Amino acid sequence: MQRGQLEFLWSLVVRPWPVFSCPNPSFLSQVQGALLIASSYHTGALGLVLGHPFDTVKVRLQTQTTYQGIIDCMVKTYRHESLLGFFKGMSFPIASIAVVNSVLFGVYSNTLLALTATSHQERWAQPPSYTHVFIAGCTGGFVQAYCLAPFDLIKVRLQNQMEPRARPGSPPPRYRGPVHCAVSICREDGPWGLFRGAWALTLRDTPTLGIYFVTYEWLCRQSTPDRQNPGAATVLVAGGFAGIASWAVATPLDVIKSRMQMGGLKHRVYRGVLDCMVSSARQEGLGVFFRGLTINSARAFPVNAVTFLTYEYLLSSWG
Ligand SMILES: CN(C)C(=N)NCCC[C@H](N)C(=O)O
Repeated sequence: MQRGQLEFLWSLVVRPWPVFSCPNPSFLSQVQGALLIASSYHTGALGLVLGHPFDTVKVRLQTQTTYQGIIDCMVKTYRHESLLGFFKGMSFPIASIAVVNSVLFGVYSNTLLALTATSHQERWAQPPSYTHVFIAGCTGGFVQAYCLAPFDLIKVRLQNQMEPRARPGSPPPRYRGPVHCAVSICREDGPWGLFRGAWALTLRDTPTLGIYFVTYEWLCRQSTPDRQNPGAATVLVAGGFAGIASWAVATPLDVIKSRMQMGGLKHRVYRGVLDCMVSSARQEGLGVFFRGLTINSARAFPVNAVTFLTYEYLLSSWG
């Protein structure tokens, strides 16, 4: 790999957000940035670890019809698989969170920069229009969906494995781990199999990420005196509510996405997104589209409060 390519990859992961706005940072700010990303990565990863058990319950409720509700799913999972059952499929999301967030916030920031020609420092003094924020958010969501798709597919497949771990005599699970899961999907369906459900994921994330950034901007502007930077408390609250608003809108397509991911390419359960929507609603009623809404919303506040605080902190540190 050539030096230029290495530098580009480094810039994506280590200083992802203002990639184009700060072409020649000093050595000190590089180190500072690496430390900031490391700490934001750890807060993001910590949020993921704490939120993963709720995510597992949500995925199971969305894809299986055997549970009567959140508590029933939690009790059955604990009885059958112990606490470990809640943490199935966690390693790939942890490994990919830095890249996925970098792509989302990087594409968002740079699209906004291209649309408004306003630098990050001037963003609060010369606020962009909500239309520009929405377009930039949708673009970030669209690009992010394709980076997230394979990791999310593997997570969902592993979360739905009900076998208790390492119990002698019990049948082995279909997938032995994330890498085995990826290899098996490639073998069964070809490399495109890794993008099963990607279209539903794109439909989920494109408009909802627009809503996510618009809600955040609107709440920050409402609670900050004209043209001033929002304080940390404002950023935390606005980020948390932006997460709740976007997940509330995203939940119906989140259900469809999870269901599509559980069907293989060769042995299709659904013919497409529309078919999945229609047959799910016919068999289980309209309530099916709201499965996981409570868990999605509860999880969204802390995760996205921290995400936006880190984002704003990074932008102001890079200058
Ligand atoms: C509604 N959607 C898809 C989002 N708001 N996505 C962006 C935030 C993702 C964050 N890591 C989380 O898990 O909430």
